[in-house]
Amino acid sequence: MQTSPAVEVTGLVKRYGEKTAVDGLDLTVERGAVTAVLGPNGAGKTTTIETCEGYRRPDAGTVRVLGLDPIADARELRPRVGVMLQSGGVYAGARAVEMLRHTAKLHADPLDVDALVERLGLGSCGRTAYRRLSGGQQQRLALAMAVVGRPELVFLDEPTAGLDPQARRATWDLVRDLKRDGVTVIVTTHYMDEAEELADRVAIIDHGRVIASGSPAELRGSGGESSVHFEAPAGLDLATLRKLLPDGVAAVETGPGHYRVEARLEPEVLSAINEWCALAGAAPERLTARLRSLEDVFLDLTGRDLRS
Ligand SMILES: Nc1ncnc2c1ncn2[C@@H]1O[C@H](COP(=O)(O)OP(=O)(O)OP(=O)(O)O)[C@@H](O)[C@H]1O
Repeated sequence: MQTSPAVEVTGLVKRYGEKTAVDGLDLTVERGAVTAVLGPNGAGKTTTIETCEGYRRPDAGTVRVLGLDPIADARELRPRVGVMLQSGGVYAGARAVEMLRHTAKLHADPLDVDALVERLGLGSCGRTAYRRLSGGQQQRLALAMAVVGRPELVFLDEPTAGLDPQARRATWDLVRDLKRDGVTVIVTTHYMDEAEELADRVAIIDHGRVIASGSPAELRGSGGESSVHFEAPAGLDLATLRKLLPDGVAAVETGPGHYRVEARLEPEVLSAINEWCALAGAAPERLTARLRSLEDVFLDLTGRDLRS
């Protein structure tokens, strides 16, 4: 049993009426690692995670969590899996720290509640009702509830959305400690820096399927591939720039007047950019060389259009 993956999803399909939210998704999450699930709004991340948590029944496909079925084996899984929902999933009238103490008592070997309260900055919220906590406090409490039972596997759905930088760092530290203790962590996030910081593995979901997966370094491409970014008048002719650049070097306008050339900043690249801008009577501004980031990979794979 211990050798089965933490999560194994095969051919998962989930529909809401006419809408297919998850469309034949395959995902394997190994034990003991932090896996970040990334994807644009509406890609199907939350639906996938909630199916793994046993909150949603698949329309097709199979889901195994710690080798078990999240719905049929829910009773066995509950003490072994920690869940932090986007919506909190906490009774609104309950007092914050009392609720955490109560949850801790339901587990055989819980974390020290006072230490957890201290480290997540929840000390001032002791007797405050959940609904009166700030959004960030509610989130930190939900995180504490997810981990207090020392689970083997933790699902965190956008754990740092809207948090201030201090709380964000505290959350990251906690995730690192969980990993150090051998806990498997699956985290959805819209923050690419968070994925870069925390994740051993990344799965990018779009239109209900995993479209890329690997370590952040694998996804960025080997060899520290870099790109050159600069600003110039909007709408210049990219075909001309591509002719001036060394063969096969791609160039795109990432936003009006913002250009990216997929190459290292070498003399022939710089002179091509200068010559191209000069043809338009301009000079490149704010020109910088950047290592390709996970965000570049994400945008290349999922496109730059806003999702409805
Ligand atoms: N309960 C529901 N009823 C109907 N449609 C739903 C429901 N939940 C999600 N959807 C739809 O299913 C699709 C996938 O939603 P899901 O919440 O899984 O995406 P997500 O990747 O988590 O998005 P976000 O990043 O915005 O949280 C979306 O089009 C969404 O509108």
